[in-house]
Amino acid sequence: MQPSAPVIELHDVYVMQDVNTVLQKVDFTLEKGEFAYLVGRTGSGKSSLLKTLYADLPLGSGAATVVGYALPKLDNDNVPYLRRKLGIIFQDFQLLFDRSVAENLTFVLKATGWKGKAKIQQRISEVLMRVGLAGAAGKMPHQLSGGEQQRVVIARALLNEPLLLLADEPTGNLDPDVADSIMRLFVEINNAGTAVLMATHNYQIIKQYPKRVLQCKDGQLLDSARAGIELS
Ligand SMILES: Nc1ncnc2c1ncn2[C@@H]1O[C@H](COP(=O)(O)OP(=O)(O)OP(=O)(O)O)[C@@H](O)[C@H]1O
Repeated sequence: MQPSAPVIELHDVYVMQDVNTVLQKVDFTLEKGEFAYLVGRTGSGKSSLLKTLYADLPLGSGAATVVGYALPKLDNDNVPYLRRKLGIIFQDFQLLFDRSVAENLTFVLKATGWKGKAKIQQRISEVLMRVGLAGAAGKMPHQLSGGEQQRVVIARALLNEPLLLLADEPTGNLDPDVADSIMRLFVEINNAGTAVLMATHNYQIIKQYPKRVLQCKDGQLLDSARAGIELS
C-alpha cells in the first residue's frame, strides 16, 4: 500500500444482501487517519456496508480498495490479510466468555500468526494498557462491566496495529458516561493515526465530537464532506 493512499476507496459500489441491493452507487474515500461516522435509520444499510468493507459480504459491483486490498466479488484468499490490517468492533465479534481476557487476546494473536509466549504477553500488556485496563488480563469477561468488556473488544481490535478501525454501534448498550469514555478512547486512538469508521445512532456523541458524517438513506450514501446532512 502507498504510504499516502486512502484506507478506503469505493467507486460505484453496490452493497448487496443476497440478491437485494441495500446501497447503490456508493462513492467515498476515507483518508489515512480520518474519522467518519456512519449514520442512518435501522435497516438503512450501515452494517451491510461495514460487512462489505471487511469482506464478510461480497461486493455487488463496482471497485473497492480497503487498506490496500481490492475487495473481492467472490471469496478470495486475500481476506485473512485484509482482516489483519483492520480492527473490527462488531456485535458479531463478541468476547469468548469461557476464556480470560488474556486468553481472548492470545486466541486472536495466534490466529494471526504470532508466535512466542513472551512476545504475545508483551503485546497483550501493551494493548490492555492502551485501553486503560492494565490489570484485567487474568479476569473473565463476566467479571468486567459492560464498558470494560467493550474496552477489551477495542484492545483486541488493536492487536495487529490496524490502519483502520470499523466499529458498529460501539457505544450501543452503554450508559451515557461510559459511552462518552469509550468515545474518548476512539478519539485518542484516532489521534494516534488510526482511521475510524463508526456506525452509530448516538447523536449526542456526534454533537459532542463533531466529525465527517456518512448517512445511509434511501439506498444511497450521503456524505457531509460533499453536501450538508441534516441530522434529525
Ligand atoms: N443476513 C441478512 N440477510 C438478508 N438481508 C439482510 C441481512 N441482514 C440485513 N439484511 C437487510 O439488509 C438491509 C440493511 O440492513 P443493515 O443491517 O445493513 O442495516 P443497519 O442500518 O445496520 O440497521 P441497524 O441500525 O438496525 O443495525 C435491511 O433491509 C435488512 O433487512
